[in-house]
Amino acid sequence: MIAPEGIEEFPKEIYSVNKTDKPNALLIRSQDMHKTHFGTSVLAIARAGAGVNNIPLLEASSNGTVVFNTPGSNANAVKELIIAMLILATRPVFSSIQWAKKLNGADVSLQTEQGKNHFAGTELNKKTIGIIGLGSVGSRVARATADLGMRVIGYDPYISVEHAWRLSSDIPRARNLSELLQKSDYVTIHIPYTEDNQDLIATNELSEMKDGAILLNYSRWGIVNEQAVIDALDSHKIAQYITDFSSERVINHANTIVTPHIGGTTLEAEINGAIMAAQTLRKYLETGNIVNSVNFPTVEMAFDSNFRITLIHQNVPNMVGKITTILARYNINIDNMINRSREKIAYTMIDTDIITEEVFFDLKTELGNIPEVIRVREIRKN
Ligand SMILES: NC(=O)c1ccc[n+]([C@@H]2O[C@H](COP(=O)([O-])OP(=O)(O)OC[C@H]3O[C@@H](n4cnc5c(N)ncnc54)[C@H](O)[C@@H]3O)[C@@H](O)[C@H]2O)c1
Ligand SMILES: O=C(O)[C@H](O)COP(=O)(O)O
Repeated sequence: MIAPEGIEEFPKEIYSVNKTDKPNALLIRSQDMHKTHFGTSVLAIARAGAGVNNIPLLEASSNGTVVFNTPGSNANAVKELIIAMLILATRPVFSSIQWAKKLNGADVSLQTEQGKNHFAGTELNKKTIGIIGLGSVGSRVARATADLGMRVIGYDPYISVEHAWRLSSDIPRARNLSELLQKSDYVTIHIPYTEDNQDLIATNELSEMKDGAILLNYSRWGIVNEQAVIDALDSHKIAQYITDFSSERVINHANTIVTPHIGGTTLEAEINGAIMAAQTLRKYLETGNIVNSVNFPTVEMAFDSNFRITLIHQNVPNMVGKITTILARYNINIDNMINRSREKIAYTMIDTDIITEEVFFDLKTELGNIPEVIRVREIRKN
């Protein structure tokens, strides 16, 4: 469900929500879009949340559909749940409560005092936690676990400058995944699911972990190989697998704790994500500016003219030349222009004075006929 606060970001006088089968934009969470055909009417998809493995990004790019997510919007929620799961892994909270609930009689207090020795736990203080992925979630988990007195070691070969700045300089980085696995009593994974990250933790990696270590996966299902983790639990190589992603075998294993994908499910995170996704969508629909996209470059230009033309096209040489030649033929004076690319896709925005409907119709057809152009859009100011 999308938090209503996000939907309220779309004023009723300008937008109609859920009223057409040809929408201009989709606002989703982790619904699987791989089997849903989204037509060419869909200019953008905003995912309220972090993971975008539920969206076919290549298809979206070739369709000229910009996909956004809401980085960091639910990272605090995941961090807090990780702390809870670490404590559940070390202290017999569930079993002691269940035991205590069954007691009765006037001497309940005495019975609890006599029975408590069966429920001794261990402490997190001075244990080593290895954090794979030091982005929005991982960097917060690093700070919080260090505050609990844990020794923290991180591994993220692709860390962004922004996230690197947020990390305390006392947190050592592992040179490679093996080093992290070998040193850690707890390993927690905070990376996106991609083709490259599929089965990142499989038989070899599990064999490198300390005997009796605990593995947490609050990222995505396929990052940890299911058979390998079941084998590692059966042979007691690792002591527990704690995850947000269930399967029949994992859920029924004695040494797992499975939560039902609730890492980002807090009131606050749902509101943050919905508002951020809605604002990002509105920005794109109303100005063409792109921020927080996972398949397009960041492109921002102040909208000071009356009319903006946006073009999504292939990232090949001479596109700006081809576009401006056509504009010159229509005697259009360019006030401002920007062109940015990301992998195979490029985006150009051109600002000019007002263009009449008839002129723009012909111009759009000509621009659209450039073979490498995927989508042309006009945005009138206000
Ligand atoms: N359980 C939940 O409800 C929940 C909630 C939020 C996020 N998530 C999952 O957690 C993932 C991370 O979320 P985030 O907000 O921190 O994303 P993020 O993009 O801020 O951070 C991901 C980090 O992983 C790093 N990374 C990528 N591949 C790596 C690899 N092979 N080894 C080490 N580091 C690698 C990246 O460089 C980046 O710093 C999301 O993609 C999503 O799948 C789950
Ligand atoms: O990637 C995410 O942000 C989380 O997995 C949350 O997914 P959800 O929006 O379906 O709760």
